[in-house]
Amino acid sequence: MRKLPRGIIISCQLEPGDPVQDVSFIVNMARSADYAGAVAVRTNNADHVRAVKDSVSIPVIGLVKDRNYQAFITPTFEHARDVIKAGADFVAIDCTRSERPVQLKTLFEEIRSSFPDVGIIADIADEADAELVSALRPDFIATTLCGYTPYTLGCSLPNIELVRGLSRKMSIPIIAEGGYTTLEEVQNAFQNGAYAVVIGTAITRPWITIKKFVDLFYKKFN
Ligand SMILES: CC(=O)N[C@H](C=O)[C@@H](O)[C@H](O)[C@H](O)COP(=O)(O)O
Repeated sequence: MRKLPRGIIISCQLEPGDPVQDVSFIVNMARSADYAGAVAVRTNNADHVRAVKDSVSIPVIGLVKDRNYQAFITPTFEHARDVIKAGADFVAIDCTRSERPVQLKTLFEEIRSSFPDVGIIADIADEADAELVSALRPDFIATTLCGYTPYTLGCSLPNIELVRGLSRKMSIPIIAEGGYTTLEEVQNAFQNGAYAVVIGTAITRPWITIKKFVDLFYKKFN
């Protein structure tokens, strides 16, 4: 298995439409993750991967989101190559049953033959996705896309049942990802077999956290 210790992974990504849009935010979040003892940082686009890689000592998981495709996380070899050349130690790939431009088998083979030292994280949405991709032996399977495919839309997050089912069935380590916001949920994921847990929005999109407090005020005291 490519090196990724057990623990907490922080996803630091800028989302279109968010009030924060500068790379220094991503870098400072990644530094904070490293300082606090997180085991890896997950970030998108080559320029952010490069900036984060230059600033932290922990592994970087790179991806590219391309909404031209239904399978939108690192859908082609070119996307993967860009983040790997920028310094990604792992690349996250959309391994759902959504429509894709290149067959998964081909994509895995291309990445493995060009970059044998780079780990592959299979982002899946349900157990059927995980079973299908397990034949390609990804280094990790992450529950990232549960709730984001037509066949998992509306599924409540975090999906700890999915983590539990996968951890029992699969010999590949499972990364719990998607919708983790409380210590209790993270603890629950580890207790149910997660190898690592990714936390993004709850930490790295502060306007969403702030809005919860603001909404409470307007709802109850105004
Ligand atoms: C679905 C999708 O595009 N997920 C992305 C994957 O890289 C990120 O936007 C998420 O922030 C990440 O998965 C962590 O999840 P959460 O932000 O819920 O803690």
